[in-house]
Amino acid sequence: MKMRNPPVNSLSLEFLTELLISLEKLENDKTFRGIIITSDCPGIFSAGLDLLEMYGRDPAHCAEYWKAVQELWLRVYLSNLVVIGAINGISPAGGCLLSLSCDYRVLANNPKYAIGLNETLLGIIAPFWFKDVLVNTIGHRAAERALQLGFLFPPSDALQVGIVDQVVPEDQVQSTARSVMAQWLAIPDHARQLTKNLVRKPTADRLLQQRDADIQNFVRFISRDSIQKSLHVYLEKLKQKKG
Ligand SMILES: CCCCCCCCCCCC/C=C/CC(=O)SCCNC(=O)CCNC(=O)[C@H](O)C(C)(C)COP(=O)(O)OP(=O)(O)OC[C@H]1O[C@@H](n2cnc3c(N)ncnc32)[C@H](O)[C@@H]1OP(=O)(O)O
Repeated sequence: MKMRNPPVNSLSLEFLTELLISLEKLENDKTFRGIIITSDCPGIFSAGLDLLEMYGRDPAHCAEYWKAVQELWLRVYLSNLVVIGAINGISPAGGCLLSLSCDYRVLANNPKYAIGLNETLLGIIAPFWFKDVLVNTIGHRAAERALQLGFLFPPSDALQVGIVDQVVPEDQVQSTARSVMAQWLAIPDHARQLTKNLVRKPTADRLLQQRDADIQNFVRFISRDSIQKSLHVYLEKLKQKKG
């Protein structure tokens, strides 16, 4: 599955909806047992959630957007398919969450391809379920530091902390992902799926038990003047970077 939402594969409402529909089709087609998620945007896996879906929008739009973000996460995280991330570019925040929700992550060895939950650098916070997935992956102490400081790990550090499973030369990302897929597909589906569910369900359940409250919290938080100002400053910085 090659994500293509130029220029930066930001997860807009429209793009999230497209991803959801594609995933649903693949899940329902019993000839598919696994997917490799990668990017068609050179150097960028995904720039994360689309800031323009959260900046200057009314509460109803923010609520609709957040529901779609939750939906995509639950679908990827709990997918019955084997999901491998072939991470061929930078993947901050929501892009990192998408990667963390795969069963296995292969990252291209390019110092520009940093990965992490950098929300605090934007003056926002990672929701509890982003945090939970990171803690599950790299452990409590490493997650505590990474989240507060908004770390974006370059490949060598990413491998060391365990936020990715493998770092390979850029031209070997896809072939490595395919080899890993073959290894995972050698396991009987029912045993692998039940085991995945056993490990992941408690984390997903924490959100499932309070989805509406999570949406309301998001809308309240993102609508604050101070948060809207932070987003404005960040978006301006992105513009200025271009010169
Ligand atoms: C007590 C209270 C409890 C409350 C609990 C509730 C908790 C809820 C909190 C809220 C949580 C919200 C979670 C958010 C997670 C996210 O994913 S936020 C997004 C984080 N993403 C980033 O920081 C990446 C930003 N982008 C970049 O760093 C760069 O663009 C890039 C490195 C990805 C690519 O660089 P380059 O190739 O040089 O392209 P650019 O010129 O920078 O960008 C091109 C174009 O795209 C626009 N853009 C980039 N990223 C985004 C984005 N994420 N969303 C929207 N748009 C984006 C950029 O502005 C450029 O636009 P223009 O061409 O200038 O119009």
